Amino acid sequence: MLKLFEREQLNLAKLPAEQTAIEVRDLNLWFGDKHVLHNITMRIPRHRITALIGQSGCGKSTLISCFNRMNDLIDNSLTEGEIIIDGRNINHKKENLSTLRSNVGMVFQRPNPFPMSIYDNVCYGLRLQGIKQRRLLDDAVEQALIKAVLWDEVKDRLFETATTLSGGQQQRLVIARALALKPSILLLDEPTSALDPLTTLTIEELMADLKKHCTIVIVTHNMQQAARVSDYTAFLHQGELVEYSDSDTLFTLPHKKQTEDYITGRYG
Ligand SMILES: Nc1ncnc2c1ncn2[C@@H]1O[C@H](COP(=O)(O)OP(=O)(O)OP(=O)(O)O)[C@@H](O)[C@H]1O
Repeated sequence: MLKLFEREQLNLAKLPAEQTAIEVRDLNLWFGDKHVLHNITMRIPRHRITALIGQSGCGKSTLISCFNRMNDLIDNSLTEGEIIIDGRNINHKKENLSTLRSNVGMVFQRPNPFPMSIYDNVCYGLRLQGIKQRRLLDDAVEQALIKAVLWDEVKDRLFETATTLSGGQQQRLVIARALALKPSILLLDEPTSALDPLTTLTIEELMADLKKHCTIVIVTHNMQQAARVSDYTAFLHQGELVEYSDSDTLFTLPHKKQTEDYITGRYG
């Protein structure tokens, strides 16, 4: 029922600025001579989950990494076009990248806790921001772990090393580490592909809950997962945005043949 309501309300092409978390305008990206993203234009709605799907190598990870300028870390990358977040073009050369990356958190395929305690992992970014008061850090750690649905499992072992946690707990810890910075956008690049099915379900339930706090963009190879968790889905093929709509439509009544071929497993 809620999805029908959303579909009626949110016209992705004409999404008003106040409902848009990320507006991508004519985005092109090259790695050396290789033109990887072609004229991507899209609006990603606020407080929703948007999935990026497509064949291996089509540019999903590259696109999601544009949203917090992670591709800047790759020597030969060149980006053209605009990405508007909070009214600013984050591709501007004067963008403050550490502020951007606090506001647009990122979680990768393999959980990557730092080799330190659970507590220190969660408040790592806050300490980098200069926050030292124990009471503030304690509160932030507790709130972030509650949001990541990990608090009950770790509240009695906050000072144990994070690497003693299970894979699913580590992934929720990494999500808590991003949440501690109160991001408005959370990027998840195949966050469950290294996890077993039950743990995957825990993370999917968590995503649905996190929409209350932030906008989520997820890259996934798993179409069942995209259909289950995402409100909107973008299908990419060879660096082009082929189709982008609410997930119910994309997975049941795709408009483009290429999309239909992909979701029915005819290629990829
Ligand atoms: N650092 C790099 N240097 C050169 N080419 C790269 C680099 N990173 C990615 N590419 C190329 O860019 C294209 C898009 O890669 P990307 O990782 O974004 O695809 P993807 O859709 O996320 O793939 P997968 O599903 O396999 O993770 C691929 O052809 C890839 O080989």
